[in-house]
Amino acid sequence: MAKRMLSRWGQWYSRVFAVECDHSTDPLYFALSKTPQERHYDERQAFYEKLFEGAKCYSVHVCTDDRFQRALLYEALKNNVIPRLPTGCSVLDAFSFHPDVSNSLFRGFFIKDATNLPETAPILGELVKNSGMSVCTYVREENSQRWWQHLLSEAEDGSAAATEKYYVVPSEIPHRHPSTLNIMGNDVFYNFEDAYKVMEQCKDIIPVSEELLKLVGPNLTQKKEGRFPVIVIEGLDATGKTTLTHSLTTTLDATLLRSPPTCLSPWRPCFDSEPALLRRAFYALGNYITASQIAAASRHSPVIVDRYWHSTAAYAIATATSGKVGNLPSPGSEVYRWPCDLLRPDLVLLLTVSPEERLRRLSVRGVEKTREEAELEANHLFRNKVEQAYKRVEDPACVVVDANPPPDQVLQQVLLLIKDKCHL
Ligand SMILES: Nc1ncnc2c1ncn2[C@@H]1O[C@H](COP(=O)(O)OP(=O)(O)OP(=O)(O)O)[C@@H](O)[C@H]1O
Ligand SMILES: Nc1ccn([C@H]2C[C@H](O)[C@@H](COP(=O)(O)O)O2)c(=O)n1
Repeated sequence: MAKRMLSRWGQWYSRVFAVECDHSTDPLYFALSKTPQERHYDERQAFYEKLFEGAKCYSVHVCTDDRFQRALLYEALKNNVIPRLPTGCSVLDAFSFHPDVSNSLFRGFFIKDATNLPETAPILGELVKNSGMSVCTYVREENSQRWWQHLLSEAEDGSAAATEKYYVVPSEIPHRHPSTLNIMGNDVFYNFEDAYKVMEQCKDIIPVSEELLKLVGPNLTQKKEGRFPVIVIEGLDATGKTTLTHSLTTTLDATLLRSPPTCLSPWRPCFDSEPALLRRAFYALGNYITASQIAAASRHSPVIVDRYWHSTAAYAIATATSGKVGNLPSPGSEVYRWPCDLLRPDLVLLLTVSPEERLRRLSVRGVEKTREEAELEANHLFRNKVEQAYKRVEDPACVVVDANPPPDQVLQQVLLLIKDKCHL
């Protein structure tokens, strides 16, 4: 059995685990050891108390190297299994990973059952039948202050049994927050082909992906052809993008485009309710369609674009990163790079407004919101993360514009910037 585990998930015991207790502090990190550790006794006891005391504890992680299966299994775990747990259970986000190693993250949950209800173990025990999930229980060693992680497997009679056990030992905070380890290729795609591959895998579960694939074709990449400048307007919702892009289009006698392009509008609600991998692939492909429209339009007039790559990257990176703004990948990280085959604009302007002004504008407007926009309104932390991520995207980086003043003043400010940077 031990052999099977090793081939399934790499060396399980060399992984580090993190449990996110609340979103303003660092997670609790622990490693596994085959031998008891006698050092740092006091530190260990304090750690065990925080993590295990007063509850029967379990963890479940989605452990498969196939990103598509991983996305579907995680969504199924979150939406179909976790809600069935008894109400006495508290469920925390959990990660299993190799410290600072890209693409080593398995996401999951840490479950604390304060009342040790009989329903919890069978609901979680069922999951051992799924080869893409790992289920663990946490048990205090008899007559000692140490704790074990028991890794469960399916026994011959179909029940869940502990086949491997390791001592739990506190571990150091890694350099990179574990939630950011899989961003490249799972939340953000850096070339057309990668996003296209995900859409191809979706065909069986989302029939409209087939139509989308026909629309984009297998090699939709485009270089800028025209001599006219391409100016992208970015920003959180209600920062004034629509207002500004319309007035700029009129003033500069430009062509107005948007990402995702209007031809994708009918499919957007469908992808907005899918797991992040599929949703992000949809928006990534949308940028390539917009790029081909930009390439054609920039031969005849200046082009103004309402959202483009910066939005796709910033929302994806901010959503993937859990906890504090400080958990975002550091400035200069490869996650902020521009895709190698996506048409680059001449200028990207990021509209920023104060939280109070943005909320005032949202309440005046009162239109339907996507899931993420609703989250933005409720969640200042998330909004800050999106804005920080916008500012870190490189080559081209965005120029920040104070969009608090009235529309005509914002327009004048932006026209000066365009004159300066694009010689228009
Ligand atoms: N500079 C401004 N001063 C005051 N109100 C503004 C300004 N710009 C836009 N508004 C108003 O704020 C609201 C949101 O503006 P707008 O629709 O242009 O934002 P947006 O960034 O395109 O939003 P979304 O991305 O959600 O579509 C509208 O009611 C608009 O009239
Ligand atoms: N190029 C784009 C445009 C939009 N998105 C995502 C990010 C948000 O979830 C949402 C906001 O768009 P809006 O409703 O303001 O049109 O769409 C993206 O990922 N990439």
